[in-house]
Amino acid sequence: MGVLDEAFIQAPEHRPKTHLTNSGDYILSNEIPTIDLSSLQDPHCDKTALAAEIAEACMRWGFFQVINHGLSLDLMRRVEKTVAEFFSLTLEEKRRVKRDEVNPMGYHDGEHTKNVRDWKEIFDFFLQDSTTVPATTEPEDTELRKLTNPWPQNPSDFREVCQEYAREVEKLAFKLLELISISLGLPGDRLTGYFKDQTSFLRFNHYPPCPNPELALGVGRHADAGVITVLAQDSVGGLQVSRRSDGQWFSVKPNPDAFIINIGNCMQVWTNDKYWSAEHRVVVNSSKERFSMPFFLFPSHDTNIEPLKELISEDSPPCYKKYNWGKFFAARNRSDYKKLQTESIQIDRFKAA
Ligand SMILES: O=C(O)CCC(=O)C(=O)O
Ligand SMILES: [Fe+2]
Repeated sequence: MGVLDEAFIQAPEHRPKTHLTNSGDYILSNEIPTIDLSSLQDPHCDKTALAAEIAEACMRWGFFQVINHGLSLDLMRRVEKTVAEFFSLTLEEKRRVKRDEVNPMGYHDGEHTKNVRDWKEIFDFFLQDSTTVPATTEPEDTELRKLTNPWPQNPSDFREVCQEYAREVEKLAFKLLELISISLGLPGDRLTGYFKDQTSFLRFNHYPPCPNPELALGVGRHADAGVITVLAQDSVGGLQVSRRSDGQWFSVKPNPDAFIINIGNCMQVWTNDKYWSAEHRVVVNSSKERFSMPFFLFPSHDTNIEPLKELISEDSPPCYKKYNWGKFFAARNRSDYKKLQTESIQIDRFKAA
């Protein structure tokens, strides 16, 4: 990724106005709420106060950071180390575990968001090895496929450390799911049944320094498709979130010991637009590489996503039509893989008339 190829160049209206400078300065925002989860360590804690904070953050931003989340910081540093080692391998070696049109997991350096190439390379793996997904995007085709993760030989501890980390992030994701359910006035376990055969996956993002950070993005603007995302990042910064009230971009202050939680499209649909799945993007810079690790909590392939019955009424009719998660997932994977004719695949297409 030396010289900036045309494929990376964003349309003028999508170029970052406040990209990082060489000295690493950027506009910080403390507006995205930080929620302290330390009270969860007491098994008898009253979750309603935390749930109220979460409700406020999910309505206003669709984004918040959590601290004192219970994950070992030692484990986080170990996974960061092995991931950095993996990305420092030669391209030839990384491509031995490359993603293809059948299996979307593994290494990939050609991802597109809204048909513009992202300035990054990634490694993805499913939480469940193997994971069942539809074989094709055809709505009538019921054939399924079981996918397994391609693991690199090097670094030698990569698989073990990544899987240990994945199990811990998954636990945190389900604690947050419970708090979100409570925050909606629902039983804590209301949503867990949708994850029996979950299609969740973990992603490692590596954003190398970019010669023209004013023209490209590490990840173009998008909303995450799943239920929630649990993201760890290093101290470099670059994540920006679009504010629900006016669409303005805000930079998230990086904290390598915190997780950033954001609402995905499924949760926005389940809550009938009460909770917001915010667009976000990643700006790059010319001097520092950056790493981040999102965990995408995704339901089972056979889940039909529609507004939850408890949250609709005569005054609040459903804003979305039902759609099948597995088919949506398959279609999204194709659009990430290469340029398509259509701009992007978003939940807007399921908006009720
Ligand atoms: O790197 C980041 O901070 C965010 C990445 C992201 O939005 C994604 O991978 O969906
Ligand atoms: Fe994202």
